[in-house]
Amino acid sequence: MDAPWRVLSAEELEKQYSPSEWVVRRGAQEALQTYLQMGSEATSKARATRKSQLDVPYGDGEGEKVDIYFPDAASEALPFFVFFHGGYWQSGSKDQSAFMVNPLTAHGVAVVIVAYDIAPKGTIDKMVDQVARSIAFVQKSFPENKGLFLCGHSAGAQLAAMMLLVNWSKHGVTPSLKGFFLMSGIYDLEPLLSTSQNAPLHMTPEDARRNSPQRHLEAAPVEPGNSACPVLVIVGQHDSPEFHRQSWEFYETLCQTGWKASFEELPSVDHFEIIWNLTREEDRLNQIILKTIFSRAASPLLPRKPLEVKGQH
Ligand SMILES: Nc1ccccc1C(=O)C[C@H](N)C(=O)O
Repeated sequence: MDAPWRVLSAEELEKQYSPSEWVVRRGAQEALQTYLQMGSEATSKARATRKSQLDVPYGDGEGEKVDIYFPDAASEALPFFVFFHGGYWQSGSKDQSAFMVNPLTAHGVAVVIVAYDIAPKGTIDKMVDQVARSIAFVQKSFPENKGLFLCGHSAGAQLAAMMLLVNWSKHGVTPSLKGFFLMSGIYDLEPLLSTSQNAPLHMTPEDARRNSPQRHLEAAPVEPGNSACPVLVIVGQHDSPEFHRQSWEFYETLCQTGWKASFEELPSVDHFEIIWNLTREEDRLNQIILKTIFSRAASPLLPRKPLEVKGQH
């Protein structure tokens, strides 16, 4: 079946992939502005009130840094929530993205906010590699952890989802991945190729395909031991129809390929409210995250075996 987005006009496609055009409680510019302000305020608060290690390098690159925030009780045997910010791989930073730090650290979860080289400095391939290295770094730095839970918003959800496909052997460590929270993400990048979002990214069709987790899950079905690792695909009620379609199709493919996936449409929220609501402890998504992290059912993601190539000449 031909992908439904192919019948959309260029103008409609541009709109479908402009999240700020779909907000309902404020104007587009005001939504983007509020997003930055809420993120900056949450980060200032986290840095002022939580134990932290800031700008810790996970690689040699200038932009390869994480901020790590800890709960009050000193321990390394903590669950780690590792967050990748959104901004269409061309905006945003870790310094404006500590939305969930105070609520999660209050409940005994360490939170890592990851910086990666956004475009035009970085390509999507580079960002995917940086994200994988940041996760390997967290695992090596905190080998006693009680599981790494990856979360990404918008473009960050694509980066997190790509981690379902990583062969960790080249990173010298197998991270104890125990859950994925994919918020308002994009899992097939092809529709973006002809939109203005691609201007700083310079993605070719091959780049888009290589970095579309939706295109690769079927060829890399879940390892039997990983079928208990929860993958939550979350979308806001007021995300655009294309964002809903992307989330739903990714969820369906996860189910078909053996992942323990669930799908959650958060009522009443748009693409930006979904993430800034995480600053509130009583937020529904925070409750879902905490329940998943502390559920005894959460089991570790086991190493992916290299694909066996049999009978090929
Ligand atoms: N700043 C963001 C942060 C998170 C997610 C998206 C954005 C965007 O800017 C999207 C796009 N430029 C829009 O105007 O909707």
